Amino acid sequence: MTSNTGPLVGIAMGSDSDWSVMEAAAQALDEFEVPYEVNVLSAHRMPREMIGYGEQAHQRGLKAIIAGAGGAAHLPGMLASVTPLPVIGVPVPLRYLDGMDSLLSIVQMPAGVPVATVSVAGARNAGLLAVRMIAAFDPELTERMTEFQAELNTQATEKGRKLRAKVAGSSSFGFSK
Ligand SMILES: Nc1c(C(=O)O)ncn1[C@@H]1O[C@H](COP(=O)(O)O)[C@@H](O)[C@H]1O
Repeated sequence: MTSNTGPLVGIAMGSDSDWSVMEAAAQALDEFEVPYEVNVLSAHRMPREMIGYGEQAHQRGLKAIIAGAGGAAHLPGMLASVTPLPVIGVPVPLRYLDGMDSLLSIVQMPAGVPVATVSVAGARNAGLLAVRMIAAFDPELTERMTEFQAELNTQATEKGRKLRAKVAGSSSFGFSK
């Protein structure tokens, strides 16, 4: 999709225990052949390394950062504070509080330091959003995203057709039986 062979998206997470959620972001990027890198970077446990990563990310050619963390999820916001790149935050649900702690830690950023927060465990959408960000400057990738959206439409239309057939054997469109 691009002549740049280095990673365009950095996927960062507070711990390797977040990978089961975060790998959906990597899968989305794989589907669009967008090169990425994966790192464990904790604002709490390795703050100096995290700051260094954030400060240098754009100089290394990254175009966006996806950052996932659970609990007191400060990683996405702290990365956003030191990088000029767009940061997409993924609230990772832990054993307690159903991810509400992660969500609220990530989403309520002070003005001036944006983090585009996806839903709890919404790593796939984070990956797709990163693809769209890069596609904004890549017509070929834009075309692939358009095809992907058309396929979603086809799938949803087919779901409706099957449901109508199951409920009433009707082929009419809409809510009527
Ligand atoms: N929220 C953060 C940060 C941070 O925001 O800097 N660093 C680690 N963590 C989170 O701690 C949880 C438990 O981590 P462990 O499984 O390593 O104990 C993970 O969900 C991680 O994202």
